Amino acid sequence: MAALMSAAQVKPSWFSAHNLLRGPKTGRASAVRAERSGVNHLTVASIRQQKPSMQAVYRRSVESRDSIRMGIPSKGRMAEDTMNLLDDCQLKVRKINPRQYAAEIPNVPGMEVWFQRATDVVRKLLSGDIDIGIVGYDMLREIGNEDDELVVVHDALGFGFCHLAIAVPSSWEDINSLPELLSDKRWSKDRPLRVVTAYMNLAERFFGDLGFENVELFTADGALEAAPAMGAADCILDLVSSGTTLRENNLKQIEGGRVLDSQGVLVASKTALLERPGTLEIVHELLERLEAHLRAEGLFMVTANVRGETAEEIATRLAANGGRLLRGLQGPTISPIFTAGEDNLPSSDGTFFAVSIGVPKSRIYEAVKEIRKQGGSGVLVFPLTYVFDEEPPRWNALINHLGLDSRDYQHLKIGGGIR
Ligand SMILES: Nc1ncnc2c1ncn2[C@@H]1O[C@H](COP(=O)(O)OP(=O)(O)OP(=O)(O)O)[C@@H](O)[C@H]1O
Ligand SMILES: O=P(O)(O)OC[C@H]1O[C@H](OP(=O)(O)OP(=O)(O)O)[C@H](O)[C@@H]1O
Ligand SMILES: [Mg+2]
Repeated sequence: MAALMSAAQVKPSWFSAHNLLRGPKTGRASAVRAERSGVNHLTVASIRQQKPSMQAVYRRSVESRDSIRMGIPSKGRMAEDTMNLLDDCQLKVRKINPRQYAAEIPNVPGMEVWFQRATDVVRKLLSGDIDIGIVGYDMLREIGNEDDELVVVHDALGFGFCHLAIAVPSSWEDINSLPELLSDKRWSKDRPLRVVTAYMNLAERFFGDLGFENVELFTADGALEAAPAMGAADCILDLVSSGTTLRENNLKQIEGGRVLDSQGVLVASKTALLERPGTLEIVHELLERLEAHLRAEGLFMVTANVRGETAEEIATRLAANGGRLLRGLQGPTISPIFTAGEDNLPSSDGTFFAVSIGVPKSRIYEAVKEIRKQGGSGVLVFPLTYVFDEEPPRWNALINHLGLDSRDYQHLKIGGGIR
């Protein structure tokens, strides 16, 4: 306790301390217990160290409202990308008033959209105030803290890429890996490694899993990168994307110090999925649109006229020379080209065929060159809006996770619900 008190006292007010040596679980539990019993003798540090996920979350009964609610980030870097993604899926959010927190998606009747801070999206999923949410995976893991009420429906929405990593001063030339950091002789019970982070739950798990005890965690709300230079911490655990902020603050990442990879995810409340009529159906539609859009986003549609003897002969030739690249989704679509004959009626002389293939955007020029080599001409390249395939694998995974079978979903209609 003495270590905790002194650490908290010497730090600026935006720090709070959490020493793993004390046994974090005991500390937190006693703080929560004390709060419930109305005992008010806790130190500032121990009150601050309570994490939202540990605070009593009042879960509302699912019967208390009819509408389905989705929470999306109201501000910060996830907000615009979320709106753009929904837009791209023809799920434009209509805000009646820019200052209002509630909105709707006209294409999804029966669902309200609520603008929330990223942390609150997770908290409100846990409390039952919203049913579906879009948030960074980092936030989901930190605030959700592995609560099985939170079900990840789509784990790769393709924006908000970043990772949570340990960063140490660049001047520490001998420390370039996690083992080197942890085995440094400087750290002891009396002088633990001081790590500042906004991700206390994830930090606790990370160091706990490593069995590393000579560590003291501090939390702060922003500008963590300044803490080592100020002497307030030895290293930081924070989000990294381009790495610019670290570089500009003379910090570096170390091998093995990458704690979590993150991007935007679609999450739903398990209770809502199973009990709130219509939720599963809406999630299915969102998932289908997202999957179809995200698949299409990586592809161009290519059509070309290719000379050949038969459709089969062209297919064999393309497969032999273009391999996977010219195979398309399931295989190329090849059809005869009909031109106007002498009698002005369409006829095929069997020499030209139209080939249509979905090609990864990154390899488009390679594909065009190969098609040309195979006698292709008139190569047209189109953007793709959606690729709807069979039931998305993520849907099947969700149904399995919920312990349902596909028939349960077939019978689900808004207003029906799963019983
Ligand atoms: N540098 C970054 N690059 C890419 N994605 C990031 C980056 N920083 C954060 N994110 C992602 O965006 C989410 C929201 O972060 P953002 O900084 O926009 O808001 P916030 O930190 O929650 O709010 P604020 O900092 O304004 O209080 C994070 O949870 C993470 O998933
Ligand atoms: O690797 P980079 O591309 O430089 O990005 C990393 C920075 O981005 C985030 O901060 P943010 O800009 O969200 O500011 P905040 O600390 O106020 O949230 C994060 O906390 C880092 O400081
Ligand atoms: Mg931020």
